Amino acid sequence: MKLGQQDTDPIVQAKHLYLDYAQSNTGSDHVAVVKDASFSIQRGEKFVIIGPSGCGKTTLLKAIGGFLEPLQGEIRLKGVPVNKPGPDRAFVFQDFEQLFAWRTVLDNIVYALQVTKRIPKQEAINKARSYLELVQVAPAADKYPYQLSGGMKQRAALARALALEPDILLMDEPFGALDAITRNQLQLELNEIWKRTGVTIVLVTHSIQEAVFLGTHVMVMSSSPALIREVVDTSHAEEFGSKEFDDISMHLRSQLIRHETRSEGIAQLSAVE
Ligand SMILES: Nc1ncnc2c1ncn2[C@@H]1O[C@H](COP(=O)(O)OP(=O)(O)OP(=O)(O)O)[C@@H](O)[C@H]1O
Repeated sequence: MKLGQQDTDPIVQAKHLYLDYAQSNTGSDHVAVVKDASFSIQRGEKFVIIGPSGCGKTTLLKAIGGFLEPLQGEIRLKGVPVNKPGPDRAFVFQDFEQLFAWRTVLDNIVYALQVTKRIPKQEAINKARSYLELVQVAPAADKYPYQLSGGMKQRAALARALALEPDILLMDEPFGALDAITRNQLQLELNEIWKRTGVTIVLVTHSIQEAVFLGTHVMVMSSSPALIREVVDTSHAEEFGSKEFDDISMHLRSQLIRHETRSEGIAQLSAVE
């Protein structure tokens, strides 16, 4: 923690953030993606980002991860400007092929620990095994990724990310490619893991239900170039089917529809359940 930084200070703070990509194949040099975004994330939150397809959710996650330099504004992590990736942030993606195919599940985690944390091999093995237990994939420790189901691959990727004991877990539609039953199971388990570890989670999803179920806060973005519409406190709406859950889900849906019908049209909403 930076000198002077308090536990109560936001772990992530974005101020007047503009994100873009250089475009070599169009008339203009840059394509604006995120515009004037200011928000903060407290330690231990599950901060969920929703918005229409292509609005810039992944881009924002990449910027928090330090993979994309802001055009203007800044992101601070524990009070320090983010300008490169670091072991304090770990990613889990939607893609099932995140693990090294030529290493076993255990070796994937041990390797990540040795490279990023430089800890002795036996210590890395012990740590890897404890996180495989936590995400309930320990029996697959000696298997190769091609021998696993999609759900097991996501569990293994989650175990690898958690084993790094990051300050923030950045999750980009981590359950988006799973069948409904496995997805629900992993949502429940992620909540349990979060309660046990207290890790701060920043998660992108297309699903309003998933956002309300998992999030303590949900940030709604508009279409590209994305503006932040609202950050909603969803911490009291964990239970599927409760009045709070339904009210917040309806509110989020109406926020997305209201703004998208005004600008880009309803077509993009097909991406938001
Ligand atoms: N490397 C890149 N170079 C140029 N443009 C990019 C690049 N990556 C993304 N974009 C553009 O930036 C915009 C935002 O993309 P991004 O992937 O952040 O959106 P998203 O909200 O995560 O989308 P989805 O919900 O469909 O996953 C899109 O218009 C996309 O085409």
